[in-house]
Amino acid sequence: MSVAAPREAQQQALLTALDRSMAIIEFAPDGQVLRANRNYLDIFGYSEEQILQRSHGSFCVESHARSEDYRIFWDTLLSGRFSTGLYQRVAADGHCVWLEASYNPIHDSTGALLKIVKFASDVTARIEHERQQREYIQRLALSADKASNTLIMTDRHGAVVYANQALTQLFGFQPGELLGQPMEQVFNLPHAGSDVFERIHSCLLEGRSYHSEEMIIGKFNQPLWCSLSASPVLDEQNQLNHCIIALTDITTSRMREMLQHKVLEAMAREASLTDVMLLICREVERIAPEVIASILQVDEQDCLRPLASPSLPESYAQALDGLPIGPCVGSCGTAAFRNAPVLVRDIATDPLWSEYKALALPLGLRACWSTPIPGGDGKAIGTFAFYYRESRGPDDFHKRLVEMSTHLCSLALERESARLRIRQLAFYDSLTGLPNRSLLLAQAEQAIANAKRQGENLMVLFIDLDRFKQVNDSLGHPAGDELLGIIAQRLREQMRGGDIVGRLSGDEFVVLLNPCTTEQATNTIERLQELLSQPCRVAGVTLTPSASIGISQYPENGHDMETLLHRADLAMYQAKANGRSHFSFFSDEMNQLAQERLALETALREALQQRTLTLHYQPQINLESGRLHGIEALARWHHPTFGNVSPMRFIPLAEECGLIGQLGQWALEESCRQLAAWRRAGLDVPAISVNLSPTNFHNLELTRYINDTLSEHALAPRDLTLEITESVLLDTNPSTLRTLNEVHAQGIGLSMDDFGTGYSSLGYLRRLPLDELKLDKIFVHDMEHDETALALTHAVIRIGESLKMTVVAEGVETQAQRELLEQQGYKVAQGYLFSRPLAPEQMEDWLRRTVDQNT
Ligand SMILES: Nc1nc2c(ncn2[C@@H]2O[C@H](COP(=O)(O)O[C@H]3[C@@H](O)[C@H](n4cnc5c(=O)[nH]c(N)nc54)O[C@@H]3COP(=O)(O)O)[C@@H](O)[C@H]2O)c(=O)[nH]1
Repeated sequence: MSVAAPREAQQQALLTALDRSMAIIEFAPDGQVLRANRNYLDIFGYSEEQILQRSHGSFCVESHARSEDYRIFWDTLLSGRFSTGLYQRVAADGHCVWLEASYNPIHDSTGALLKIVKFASDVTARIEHERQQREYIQRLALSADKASNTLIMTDRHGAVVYANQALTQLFGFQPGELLGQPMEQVFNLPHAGSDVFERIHSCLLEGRSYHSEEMIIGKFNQPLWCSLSASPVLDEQNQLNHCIIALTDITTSRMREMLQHKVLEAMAREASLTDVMLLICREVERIAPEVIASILQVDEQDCLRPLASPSLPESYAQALDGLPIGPCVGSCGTAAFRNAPVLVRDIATDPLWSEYKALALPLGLRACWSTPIPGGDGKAIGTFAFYYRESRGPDDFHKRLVEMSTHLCSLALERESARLRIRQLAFYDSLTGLPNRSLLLAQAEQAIANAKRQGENLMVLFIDLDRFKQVNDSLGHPAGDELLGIIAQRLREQMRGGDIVGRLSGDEFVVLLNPCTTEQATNTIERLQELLSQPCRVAGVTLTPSASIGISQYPENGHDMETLLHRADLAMYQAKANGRSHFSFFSDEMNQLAQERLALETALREALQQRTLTLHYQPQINLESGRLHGIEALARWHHPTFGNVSPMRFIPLAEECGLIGQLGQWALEESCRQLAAWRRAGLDVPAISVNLSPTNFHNLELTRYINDTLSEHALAPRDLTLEITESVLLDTNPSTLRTLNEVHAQGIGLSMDDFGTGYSSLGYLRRLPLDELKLDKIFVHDMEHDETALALTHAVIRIGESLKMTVVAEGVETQAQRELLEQQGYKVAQGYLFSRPLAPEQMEDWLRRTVDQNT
């Protein structure tokens, strides 16, 4: 069409174009159809003739055509006003047709209404589609509203068409409030970047789902961590139609992830309490930047002790340190006191803060919400506080954060106190509270390292209480414990700054004098011994304790604590050997002796295991008849390296290293076996004497063991005599007397060896079930030249006679001694005069010779 075309031609062309693209129908003012174009006829399924007979109302839904609305609608048109909109009409076959249409009244030049021309587009398909979508959404809503998951649906442009109840509740919206809103206006995703919605949209347009975890700020600015999953709903043409977004609240798990994992991990790698608490505060402030976190501990005196508040100045924590909790001590002191959370919205005016607001306000702190941290017994062991810069209280998010944080704080504080308890148990002696061996060694090693750097001397004192065992045995173990407590306290009192004191075990204490010269050590030790030997009341009895002290010196005697301790121990033995309340410095000779002793101990152990000890036998002679009274078995040890080791040496050694029980049993077994063998060989041996140590009588099984041994060798109890020494009287073990009585009751002889040398009181002779006394050889040795010795030997035989005991004179070496003894009335004697102790075969020869002589 040329620009210059006449106006009528242009109009005609426009009408033709409209005619082609739109459905057009014309109505007379009374509604009668005047004309309809092809499009209209096609939409409604009428022929031209059919449609010309119809009126406007016949295209309408019948009820509508008869309605007031319809009348008004038509009257509006008749009044010349134009109408446009979405209209529902009925086609020839009765199906519903939706038209987007405009009704245009046409007037003539006089203004009279000529006709009404309607231009329409068939939107039935679209309306139907929209209806279906609505139905779909309604169906979805029916189930989605019941779902606990939060769901929201948008149209293809991102406007909300549906949000379920869970979603509106979670984010604080009213039902329906979100409909039609663009997503980006509904939700604020502060950490996601400004283009997040574009990214979601373009993903959906490509038909893909979008997943992420986002912090979403709800209607009331409350932050929530959500797992966001947006899925596209496509139409038949695979075009984006809707989008369904599922949001899952993962705030708790995310907090756990951010906070709990990190904190537990720190605890697992043994981070200090302060570091753990700092970590909690820092993480909490990272998660909720609007808060300032602070953790205080409540100590055993119910005072506040700052643990962590990384965003507050050090001076703030210092000002709170040591503040007693109470009913009006800010938020934290009050929360700990009440054992309940305390919220102060306005620090400036709240009476709880009246005394402390001057600390907080200059720092811009306006509000403070403090929650008690519960201990295992429910009591507050600390407080966890949020400070705010504005007057406010916690939101739901903060509450969750605090719940998790206080739990973690509890865990950390409990772990710390468990750690301290374990440390106490592991490193401190529970009876005295002194460091135990482990801690003592560790502290001492540190002191040695320092002394090395400084070029200083140290002294290690090994302190052993004298006769402590007797306190335990006579007054009972609680009394012994009490005495140890007193000694520990006295040692503590005596210590200077760098000194270390600890308890090794039993009645053994160690003091490390740090630093210390030999002269200082001597003074200190003398003072210490004086202090330790002060009388004290224990279990209602006044005791005068004393201690033997061995000393070793750093660096002369060793460069590590184990060596120094060992050497101080050796020196202590030396001190003990010198008598009660002595001290002794370690020397190289001592070390030499100790080495030898250790080697000997090992060899003795082996000898007992391999049964390489032997017994020699010495006859006891009846002086009247010259016949054999009995035989004493004496242990002998020949070692390939050490040669012949005297029983005077290896018997005490066996005592010290706990081998005496084994040795005693072996001697019993072997002597019974030998006696039986001699008897089987026709040799008349009336009885055998075996030496036992007091310790052997601690064994409650001893009587049974002896009986079994005797039975095994077909011997009678009277065939055996057990020789004990007077030291048995010093043995306070309750089993000793009991076993002695049992043995005696069996008919086994008991002989008191070395009589006259030891215990001063003879009263015990009545108490002990003795059959025999053995006059010690020292008296026999001296009786020829020493009147006193002679008087004593005389006295001993009288005692024996009066108590109806056999008295055996030991160590008779000369005929003169024998005669003197006989004159005094001694009936039995033993000594080199008759025979030295002999090996079994030699003893056998001796026995045979003697029998021959006597027959
Ligand atoms: N618990 C055990 N103690 C035992 C055992 N075997 C021995 N011993 C005790 O060891 C001490 C030393 O014994 P030993 O060196 O054997 O000395 C004995 C005799 O050899 C010695 N003796 C004997 N006659 C004379 C003598 O005329 N002159 C002299 N100078 N010495 C002599 O005397 C010791 C006798 O011992 P005892 O009668 O027991 O006193 C010693 O105390 C033994 O008891 C054992 O197996 N277990």
